[in-house]
Amino acid sequence: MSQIARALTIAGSDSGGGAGIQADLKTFQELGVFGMSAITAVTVQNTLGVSNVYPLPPEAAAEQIDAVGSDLGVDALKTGMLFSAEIIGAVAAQIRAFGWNRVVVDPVMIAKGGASLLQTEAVQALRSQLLPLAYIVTPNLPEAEVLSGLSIRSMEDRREAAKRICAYGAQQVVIKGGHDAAAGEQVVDLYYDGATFSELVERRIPTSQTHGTGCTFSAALTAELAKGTPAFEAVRTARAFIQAAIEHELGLGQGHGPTNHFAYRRLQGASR
Ligand SMILES: Nc1ncnc2c1ncn2[C@@H]1O[C@H](COP(=O)(O)OP(=O)(O)O)[C@@H](O)[C@H]1O
Ligand SMILES: Cc1ncc(COP(=O)(O)O)c(N)n1
Repeated sequence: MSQIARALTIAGSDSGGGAGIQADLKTFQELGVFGMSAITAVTVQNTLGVSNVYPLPPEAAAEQIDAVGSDLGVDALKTGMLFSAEIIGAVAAQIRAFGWNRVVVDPVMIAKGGASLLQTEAVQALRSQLLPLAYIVTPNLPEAEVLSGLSIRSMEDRREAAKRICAYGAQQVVIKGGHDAAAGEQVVDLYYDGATFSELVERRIPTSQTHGTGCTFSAALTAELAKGTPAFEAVRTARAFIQAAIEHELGLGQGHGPTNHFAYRRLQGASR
């Protein structure tokens, strides 16, 4: 029997189930991958926002990663909310110790409602300790500005930001375009593999039900990498997964509702 692909998420818990660890595990499951988790922080959260954050001690993250890495094994992993420089240091040390290289870094900084999920003083640790370990890093536009130190107004700026982020050691980058209000009816994600740029253009879905889009996208990417899918093909599958999840919104909650993690697989099934 061939072994099932295994993916690990190192991230924060979202009690509302739309982002964080919960979104990641749902996405892994939908893509047929065995999901595991190391929780860095517990957020008290629903579609209206984050009302509290309880970070766990850095050793808790390190021990969870060690427990799964030394027993079950990990084919690919993603990082999401890491909260502090100390947690980033502990996570980076484990990734290095295990020698994992299919590493997706989603540099989560601020929740859609404005709550901070990464302390300001931790940005430098993210840049210097985690980017060099990243196979693919997936910032949204504000995160790309913080990581690159550039103000991004045009696609040319975005390309320059991608180059700078790779100069910090990330092998590939996807700068996501969800926050680009000027893009009109389209949403454009920019992929850079260290040499060549590709633009992934999709229809912008007019909705406020986008809680957890970034988490879901990076989890789908991680699931595909765990299966051994080549990087750009994995990015395209992740893009299709999140497009379906946004398009078939569930209408839950009173604020920024979660995306529909079931949609992609149901559509795949229907087209067979
Ligand atoms: N309204 C939308 N319609 C279609 N795709 C979207 C929309 N908003 C975000 N996306 C896609 O969802 C993914 C996450 O994007 P983004 O919202 O920029 O990141 P984050 O959730 O990290 O802030 C990207 O692939 C982006 O293109
Ligand atoms: C625990 C946790 N992690 C990440 C996010 C970011 O969510 P988004 O994917 O919408 O940027 C979140 N709101 N909560």
